[in-house]
Amino acid sequence: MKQVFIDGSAGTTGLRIQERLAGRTDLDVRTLPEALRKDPDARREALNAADAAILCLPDEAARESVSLITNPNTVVLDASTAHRTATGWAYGFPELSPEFERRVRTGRRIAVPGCHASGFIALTEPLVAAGLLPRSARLSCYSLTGYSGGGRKMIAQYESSPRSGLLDSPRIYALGQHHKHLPEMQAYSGLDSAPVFLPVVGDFYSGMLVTVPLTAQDLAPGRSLEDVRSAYRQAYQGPVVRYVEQPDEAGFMAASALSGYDSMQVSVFGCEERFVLAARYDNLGKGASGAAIECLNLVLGEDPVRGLRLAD
Ligand SMILES: NC(=O)C1=CN([C@@H]2O[C@H](COP(=O)(O)OP(=O)(O)OC[C@H]3O[C@@H](n4cnc5c(N)ncnc54)[C@H](OP(=O)(O)O)[C@@H]3O)[C@@H](O)[C@H]2O)C=CC1
Ligand SMILES: CC(=O)N[C@@H](CCC(=O)OP(=O)(O)O)C(=O)O
Repeated sequence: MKQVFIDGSAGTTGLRIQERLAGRTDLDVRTLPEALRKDPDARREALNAADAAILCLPDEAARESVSLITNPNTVVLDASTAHRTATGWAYGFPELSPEFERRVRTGRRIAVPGCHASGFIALTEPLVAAGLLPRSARLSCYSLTGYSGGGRKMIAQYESSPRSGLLDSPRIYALGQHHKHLPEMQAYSGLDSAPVFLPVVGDFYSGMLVTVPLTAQDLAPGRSLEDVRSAYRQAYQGPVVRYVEQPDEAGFMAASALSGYDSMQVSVFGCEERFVLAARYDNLGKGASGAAIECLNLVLGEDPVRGLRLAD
């Protein structure tokens, strides 16, 4: 039986991973008790005893965990941003190409992609790879997220009572254009530059809707909206990431529609001249914990969707 240690098991991502792994008879899932969960010696021991360690920690603590590992057989799956563009780390988005999947399956260090970046990369990488979108394209990205995306602190802020009335309305952030996801957005989309990125946090627990607006002029010469649709149709056939023709709710799209699921829907709206690429999922599903479990399954040679909760 494979031993899996969740470092940061008391946090938002860690708890969701524990929930998904509960009942897995092929795994011995280990966590540390409250009194020891931040103790470096206890973490060192647990990390080195594990066949796979899932890090659900802030970036600095994730770096520390990696530095504590001396066992060459411990596979690390890091849900933080710390190693997403680091040399020697696989980027855990297997749907992007067979090569991405191979690197996860055979990797010892896997950076699990998260949140906003996953949607932007899912939308742009296949278009750049197919030559539909020039590498030089200058894009914008708008991304709606539930407040659990900000972890325990933001959850406490939104769920406290009394709370500021300003939390009732959606809030844009990362206004300085230095969001921590920009390096991976550029690196894995294949674009020469990062997008103008506008994340928006709203008063709902979880869910994510990442959109990239495009005009016909943004595409490579001779390419059309139908080419975009057929690239997605080919790239995303499920079971986790699926191209969906009309996922909207009578002209509206709710960012929370896939809350609680590990799937991602990719779609395109608009007309030949102006259109919008859209990726909808759960920031805690394909945006974090679901992605980590998919990678863990691949590393262990299991069915990649084992234990995931997928939408129809
Ligand atoms: N929430 C989301 O939607 C997503 C999160 N992620 C990433 O996953 C990681 C975890 O995020 P999330 O679960 O939301 O964050 P949380 O703040 O909810 O959880 C982090 C956990 O790590 C613990 N922790 C902090 N420092 C240490 C340490 N030195 N040793 C051991 N444990 C420590 C925290 O304990 P305490 O609270 O007591 O400090 C907390 O329990 C982050 O890097 C985040 O960016 C990625 C994608 C999406
Ligand atoms: C609402 C909110 O604050 N969201 C966080 C999401 C961060 C996160 O979890 O990102 P990683 O995938 O890189 O770890 C943010 O935008 O910074």
